[in-house]
Amino acid sequence: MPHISITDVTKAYAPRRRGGATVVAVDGVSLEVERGDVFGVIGYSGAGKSTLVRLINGLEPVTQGSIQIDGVDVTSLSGARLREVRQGIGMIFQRFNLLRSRTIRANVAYPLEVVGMPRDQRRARVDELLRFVGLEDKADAYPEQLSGGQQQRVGIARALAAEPAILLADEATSALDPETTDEVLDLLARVNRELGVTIVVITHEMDVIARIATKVAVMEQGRVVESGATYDVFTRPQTDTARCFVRTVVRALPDGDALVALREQHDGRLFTISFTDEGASEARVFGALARAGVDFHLVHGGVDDIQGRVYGLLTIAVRGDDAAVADAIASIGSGVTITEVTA
Ligand SMILES: Nc1ncnc2c1ncn2[C@@H]1O[C@H](COP(=O)(O)OP(=O)(O)OP(=O)(O)O)[C@@H](O)[C@H]1O
Repeated sequence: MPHISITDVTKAYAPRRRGGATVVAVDGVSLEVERGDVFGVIGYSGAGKSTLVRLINGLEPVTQGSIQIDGVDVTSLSGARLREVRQGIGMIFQRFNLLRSRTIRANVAYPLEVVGMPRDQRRARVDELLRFVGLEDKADAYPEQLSGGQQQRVGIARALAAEPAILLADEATSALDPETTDEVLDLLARVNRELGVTIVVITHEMDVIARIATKVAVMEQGRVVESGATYDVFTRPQTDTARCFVRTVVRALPDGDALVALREQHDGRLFTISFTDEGASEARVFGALARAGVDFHLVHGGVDDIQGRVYGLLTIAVRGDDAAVADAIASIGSGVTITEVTA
């Protein structure tokens, strides 16, 4: 059974003023998140990501469709039953949302106070959480004395206080610089690996997906336009939106000015070679070209690491007889896609 099952969910907001248009923030979305997944949802601003999060944790009712958590339809729950389900879902935010007037310890303790955990037990649990996120020495500090990355680690400790099985991270690293982003993503990966927490990561940054998410859904105008294993979406994006996001991380395809410059610098034909770890490597491509007596050199691109797996996108300039080039390409075999750059 999926951990989170979203079936044909729509969320429409009534017009803000009379005569205004209804906003369909989430439009017929279906997704399945398995237990232990780190599931990424990516989209531009306004795509409906935050709304989807609010629907998953029951902060807002759906207009249509159903959301099941562990097989329980949460869209039909209210009162104590809904609160119980929500306790099993932790949440972290872009702006951390810590209470400024409380110490770090008191921030992490807050959700435990709310559920009435006795003081001694609370203290032990908070110590354990602060150790887990590596901030035991900051227990008595106040949020403003901490860096952004440290504050988000406090946010994670607080979100884990009630031992949730699910953690929702809404743009959790968007306010952080690249180095602290890494620190927070590493911590989230540990939360998933060591505590077995299912994580849903909402982001507009594809490198966050590449680093942490095992699966990804691409949202656009309230709809999921593409979803699958992160590696597959990176190596074989099917929609323009996914391709645009992929390009922000895999900057290996020359376009625009870069392509004009390449054409000026190299006579001969340009080919793009893409290869995954499921097939041949660049060495086989280069070997085949050399054996066919084709003169070639690498002019653009590189090899990326997506979820610890190799993905290469290389552009080569080739000079030689068309038949020899065709023969060389034909001899390379599967696992490599070679496309002539014609633009
Ligand atoms: N409470 C609301 N009332 C009316 N419209 C809303 C409400 N909440 C969201 N919307 C609209 O729904 C659409 C999706 O918004 P949402 O915040 O879910 O997108 P998002 O992908 O999370 O983008 P961002 O990262 O900018 O928040 C937007 O057009 C937004 O204006």
